[in-house]
Amino acid sequence: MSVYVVQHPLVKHKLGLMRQNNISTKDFRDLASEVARLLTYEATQDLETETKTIQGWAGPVDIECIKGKKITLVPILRAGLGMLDGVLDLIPGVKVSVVGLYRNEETLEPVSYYVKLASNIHERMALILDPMLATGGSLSATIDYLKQAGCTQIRGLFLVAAPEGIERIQREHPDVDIYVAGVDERLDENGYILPGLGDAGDKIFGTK
Ligand SMILES: O=P(O)(O)OC[C@H]1O[C@H](OP(=O)(O)OP(=O)(O)O)[C@H](O)[C@@H]1O
Ligand SMILES: O=c1cc[nH]c(=O)[nH]1
Ligand SMILES: [Mg+2]
Repeated sequence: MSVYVVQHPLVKHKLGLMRQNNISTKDFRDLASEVARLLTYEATQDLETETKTIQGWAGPVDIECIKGKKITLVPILRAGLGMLDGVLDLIPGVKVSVVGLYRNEETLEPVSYYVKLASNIHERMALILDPMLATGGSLSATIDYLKQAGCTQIRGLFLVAAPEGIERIQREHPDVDIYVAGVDERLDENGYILPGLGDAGDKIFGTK
């Protein structure tokens, strides 16, 4: 498993802005989308291309096109929806699968309430979207669903991850790669990432 901590100054700057206490719902949403877009750029840089010849303004020209790689995005509901638009900006034609999970606040175990995966998932690369990788329980459960359905190529895109969650995924799913804007210090006693972003779902949806 590889963990790519994106080092681009724009990513660092935008993630820093997201940490501001009392940030507005609009600003948090906008920044989540923008960072998701930049993570997508990193997470897709090894997609294969093929050469095609088209008619250009001065005659035939060879161009490089993405080589028919099938992708499905997998936002983990709810908070993962806050990254979806940003990712779709760059790869608009892809199928979207959704996995609905929430964390039980006492046990921190994920509770599943909805799963709808794209067809032919065994042919697709899955890009899981979630702003937060905390204990890793939600991500691990999502990867289990994808693998049970036959998916073999899985990557995860996160705004912030805790070392505890990364270690869990390295242990349970060593074949899955992680792209993250920042790896923070640790989890607090309630399973929240420190310094983190707080409750990302509440900030994206404007709930409390
Ligand atoms: O790594 P974990 O310990 O599993 O925690 C991370 C999960 O917690 C948050 O979702 P939450 O349960 O708050 O649901 P929501 O998106 O509906 O707010 C977050 O968006 C992740 O899905
Ligand atoms: O820090 C955290 C941990 C889980 N879920 C969140 O939204 N934030
Ligand atoms: Mg939440």
